[in-house]
Amino acid sequence: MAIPAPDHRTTHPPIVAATNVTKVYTRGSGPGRFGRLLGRSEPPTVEAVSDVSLTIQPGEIVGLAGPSGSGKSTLLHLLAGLEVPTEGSVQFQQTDIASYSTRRRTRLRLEEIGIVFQRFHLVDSLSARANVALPLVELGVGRRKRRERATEMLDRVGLGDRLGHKPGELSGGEQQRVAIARALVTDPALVVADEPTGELDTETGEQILAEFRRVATERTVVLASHDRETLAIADRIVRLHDGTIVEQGDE
Ligand SMILES: Nc1ncnc2c1ncn2[C@@H]1O[C@H](COP(=O)(O)OP(=O)(O)OP(=O)(O)O)[C@@H](O)[C@H]1O
Repeated sequence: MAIPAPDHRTTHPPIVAATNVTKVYTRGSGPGRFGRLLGRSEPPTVEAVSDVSLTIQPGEIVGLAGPSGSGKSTLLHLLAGLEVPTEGSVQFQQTDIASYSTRRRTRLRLEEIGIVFQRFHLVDSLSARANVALPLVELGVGRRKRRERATEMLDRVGLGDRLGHKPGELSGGEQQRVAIARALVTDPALVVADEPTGELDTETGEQILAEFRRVATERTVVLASHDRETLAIADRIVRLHDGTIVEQGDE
């Protein structure tokens, strides 16, 4: 009789889990003059994510899909501890992120979670190497070790010959690779990426996806995207609409 392969989704505790998570944003601090004229007393609110529950196991690549405004970035930010939920909870390695102080949450994010933002978020005045080393500065790692580690990471993404270039002297794909190197420099357990190929041409996008596949052999990856090719690298697609999960399954 064939022995079934172990299912990593059920045999390990989740790396990150959202339980009945809702995130409400308030636009502006009050109704304003026109709002008052219209008889509004409360500032307008947007429920960006509504009652979402999602469990992510170590080693998975999960794709967040859905139209613009469906809540992908917000959910990604909640899973990465960049935002706290209005209702519900997010547990990272089985601890509720909201129970942490802001300082501890920042440290957790720096040590365990690598984030690749939609528009890279690189510091224009710093070299590629200094950008990659930034999380290590925040963690208090010494200068020599930082330089070594940042150089090693840039080598890994094929930018060993661009260490001293500033973001403005790099192509979009190269900037994205610097952002990936920065997200990986602390050796995080979880990497989240928002539209990692959004601004890239097809060929560069393919190189970046190959990089993510490599990244995912050692860690968990959650990526939000509109792009079918990008989502194709995921083991599982979670589809959002108006802040709720409308479909979850294997791709
Ligand atoms: N900081 C914020 N303040 C107020 N509203 C916000 C904020 N961030 C997001 N929203 C609103 O929440 C909803 C979900 O936005 P979100 O960015 O999560 O969607 P998305 O699926 O990532 O969209 P896109 O694919 O266009 O990036 C939208 O209606 C958006 O306008």
